[in-house]
Amino acid sequence: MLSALFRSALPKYGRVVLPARVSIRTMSSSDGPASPYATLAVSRPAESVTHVELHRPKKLNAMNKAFWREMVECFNEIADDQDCRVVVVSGAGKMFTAGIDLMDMAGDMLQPEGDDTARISWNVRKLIARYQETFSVIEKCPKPVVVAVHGACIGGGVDLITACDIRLCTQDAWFQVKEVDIGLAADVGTLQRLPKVIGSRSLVNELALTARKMYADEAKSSGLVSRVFPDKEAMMAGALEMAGEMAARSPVAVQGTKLNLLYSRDHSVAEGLDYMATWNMSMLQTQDVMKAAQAAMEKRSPKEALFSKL
Ligand SMILES: CCC/C=C/C=C/C(=O)SCCNC(=O)CCNC(=O)[C@H](O)C(C)(C)COP(=O)(O)OP(=O)(O)OC[C@H]1O[C@@H](n2cnc3c(N)ncnc32)[C@H](O)[C@@H]1OP(=O)(O)O
Repeated sequence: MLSALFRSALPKYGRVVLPARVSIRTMSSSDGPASPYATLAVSRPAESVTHVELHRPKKLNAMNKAFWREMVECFNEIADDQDCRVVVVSGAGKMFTAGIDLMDMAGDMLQPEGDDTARISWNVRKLIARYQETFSVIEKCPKPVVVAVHGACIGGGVDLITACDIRLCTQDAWFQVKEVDIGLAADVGTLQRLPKVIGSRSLVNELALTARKMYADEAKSSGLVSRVFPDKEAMMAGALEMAGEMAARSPVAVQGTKLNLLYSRDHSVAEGLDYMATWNMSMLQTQDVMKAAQAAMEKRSPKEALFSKL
């Protein structure tokens, strides 16, 4: 399969392949405006919830050049969108994603530009940093991101999901850190984030060094996903319900929680506590605390309080 893909990719080296615009498929009828992206379908399935769907189903949502750019544009917009409090990411069609587009990306990877080794290396470094940003934007986005995986999640797909905050999958899902199979050390997040997600270093090493597939049950028992659903329909309903729970709560509290959890992941407990105190010295002054406390005193759900946009 791989060699066939590369063979068919070879004549295309150096040519920019522009993907066709896709029609938009949405989770519900409460859509926002038409998606400006060729590889992503963006919709608003519920109040304050944005759905980002990887949308190249005929190519199994393989990640072409447009995708790597559009994810950055899309998540930067979401980060600034006051009408969005939670994001759900999923894949259209047969599977979540077949990973990097081996045909569209081969030129960039195998024929880098530059007059000498230093310049070629410089350009490759810049290129890799740019591709890393495609998934780092998910982590940098202050809104929680729930990812819902069905079928295969290969290579770049694992880089993507490890940058998300909550991972769900269907019973038929499988995950593969495939990079060693195509001669690469994974370079856009898996090797950095997967060890923070899965407790067992040995398991991470095994998956990354052998490229073996991991199926849904093991993904759950290892902590890669927190819930497994019987099928995609049930998973999307579960993802939306979870998103609704977060979207109904104070965005000051929810976004502060995401950012501090991430900070603490990468720092000592003492540093995390210090950062938290500095964070909350201003955020505790929000009107949201009073509103939520009042709801609690009146034995109402925190979801019944109305919080301003952030
Ligand atoms: C600096 C950036 C760093 C990023 C690194 C990322 C690395 C990776 O992602 S490594 C992983 C790369 N992916 C693969 O190796 C998977 C390749 N695909 C497959 O093995 C099979 O397609 C798969 C098992 C996923 C599904 O097989 P199935 O028989 O169900 O479908 P196919 O007929 O093979 O595919 C349907 C059409 O999709 C095209 N396609 C599938 N995968 C890719 C891909 N990765 N890149 C480009 N195109 C892909 C396939 O060619 C078919 O297209 P068509 O012939 O036009 O119908």
